[in-house]
Amino acid sequence: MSLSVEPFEQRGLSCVRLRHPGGATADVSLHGAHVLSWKPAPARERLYLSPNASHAPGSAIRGGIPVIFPQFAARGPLTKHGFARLLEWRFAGLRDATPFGESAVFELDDDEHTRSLWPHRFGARLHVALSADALQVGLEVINRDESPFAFTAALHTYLRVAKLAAVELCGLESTPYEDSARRSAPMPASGAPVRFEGELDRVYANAPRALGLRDGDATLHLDAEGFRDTVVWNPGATLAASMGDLGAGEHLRFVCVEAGTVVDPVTLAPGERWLGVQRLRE
Ligand SMILES: O=P(O)(O)OC[C@H]1O[C@H](O)[C@H](O)[C@@H](O)[C@@H]1O
Repeated sequence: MSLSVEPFEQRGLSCVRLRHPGGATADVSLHGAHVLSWKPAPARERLYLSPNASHAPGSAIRGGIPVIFPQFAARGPLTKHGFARLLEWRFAGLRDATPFGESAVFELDDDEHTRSLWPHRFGARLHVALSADALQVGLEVINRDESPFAFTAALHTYLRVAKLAAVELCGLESTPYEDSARRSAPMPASGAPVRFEGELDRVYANAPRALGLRDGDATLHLDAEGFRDTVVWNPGATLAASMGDLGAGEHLRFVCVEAGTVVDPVTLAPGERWLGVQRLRE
């Protein structure tokens, strides 16, 4: 095993810090199995965490990598983005037998509370693997019920940017999208990298897996497996200023590039498993 794990507390949240011998770290809160920080090198934070994020029990943390399950946004009867990001997960330790090799594993199983919201028996596992220059996060869902169930899910990744006006997301040039900021209007492929010039909220169905986020001279490489869709979000100035857990000007510091299965739900038969992975690499 090359990773080490240290428990710590951050603003009342129980967290674990994964440390790679090369110096990279990733911090994960048990609240939501939420990755709060990824630093490929000690002074290089790649995720955005709002300074105004709520850390209260039962609320969602603004920033990092929220785990969205079993419902994306308002695409169903549950609370927006489902309950996984609002609940306490268990840290099951480091494991070597997962699809990634060595990773930290976090677990959420159905209980009376989840069944009162969503009447299914399930296991959800978040696998977090760290190498010298990459972070891999995998969401695994297991159907423990006697009948099939369907869900939508995403890793709602907030990527820190240095200069929003210079940011371009490459790889989605040829993919049509739904414009969620304009009542889900269907839009043709734009033919150009995505630029962030105001509120932007798009769902790219069956999107290419490999994307590049250019921020001035630096490029972050993203890719995904299992997740079919990509969601791209930035609230823009007006919406950011109106959000209590964000605030004026905070939209300039991140873009969300989310690996999701949001358009067509995944259906799992009893005993079946599904895995969706997002990889971020410098
Ligand atoms: O405010 P939240 O519930 O965390 O949602 C934040 C955002 O998530 C996704 O990116 C959706 O596409 C947006 O419509 C939503 O506003």
